[in-house]
Amino acid sequence: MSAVIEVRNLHKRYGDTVAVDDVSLSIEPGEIFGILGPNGAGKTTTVECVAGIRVPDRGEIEVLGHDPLRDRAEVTRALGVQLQTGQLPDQLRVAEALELYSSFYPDPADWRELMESLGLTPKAKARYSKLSGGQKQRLSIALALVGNPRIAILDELTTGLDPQARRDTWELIEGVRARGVTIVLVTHFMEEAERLCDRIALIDAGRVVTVDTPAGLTERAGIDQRLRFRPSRPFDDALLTVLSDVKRVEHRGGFVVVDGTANVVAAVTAVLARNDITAELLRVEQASLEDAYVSLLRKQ
Ligand SMILES: Nc1ncnc2c1ncn2[C@@H]1O[C@H](COP(=O)(O)OP(=O)(O)OP(=O)(O)O)[C@@H](O)[C@H]1O
Repeated sequence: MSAVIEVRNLHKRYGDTVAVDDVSLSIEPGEIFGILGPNGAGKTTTVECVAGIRVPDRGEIEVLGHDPLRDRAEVTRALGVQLQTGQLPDQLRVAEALELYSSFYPDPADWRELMESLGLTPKAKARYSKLSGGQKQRLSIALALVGNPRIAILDELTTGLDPQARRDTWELIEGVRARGVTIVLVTHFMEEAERLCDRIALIDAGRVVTVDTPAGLTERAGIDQRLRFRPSRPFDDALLTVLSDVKRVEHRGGFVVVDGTANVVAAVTAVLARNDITAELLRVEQASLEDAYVSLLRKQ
């Protein structure tokens, strides 16, 4: 099936700042597509261009075959957007906001149900200005979904939410995906990306570093295994860094952390044994998406 969002060679600058410096993305129907990258990488600018909120300097964008600027009505109908800067009038109450937004769409979701699933029912009558940061965040998620969109763009979905609310929101998003909605998720939380995303675009300095599945990114980073232990005596890192199976050696609070290939455990323990060093509290870990993220950006 063809892509629901197609971005080709997108460029956007603000004055002297190049925010997006040639981004191309192809997002498939029904997937949760993550956008990860450091602060200022151009993630929000990219999704704002997709939503038709920003005007690109160059490049092409198609949302379900429509141009977000030229075909505003079609794109607005298909797209639910939760953006970082989403602000509502202070006096507006939670239920009023949801009812109002739902009236903008031909086939809206049940806003009361949405309010309930985001834990906002006790705050139905509260004014926007009186909500906590996390409650405002939940309302912005509800508003992004109230139009029953075919595509939802969620920028920093769970920033500011407590751990329970974060998990509840993930479940809600999985339910939305199960209905066939395509989701674009800008996030800084690796656990969130790992759990929710089918594919992830890693963006740095306005460019796409790579696009892959979470497992694929970990593989690309080439960190197959991580080994952590407390050495029985100090030793020179060179003992390990010369090994072809070792990619990196770090010291963390009395522990040595070694990243390497699938064979790293055998290689390291053999060298330590030859040098009469005992690896105390030895633990072998799989590399996480966070490790892959750091490693891939470092390679850049
Ligand atoms: N309205 C604006 N005016 C001027 N510069 C801007 C504006 N919006 C963003 N920028 C700059 O463009 C660059 C990209 O910003 P953007 O918000 O797209 O990054 P981001 O990847 O979403 O960052 P973060 O993770 O911090 O939210 C940054 O250097 C930012 O300072």
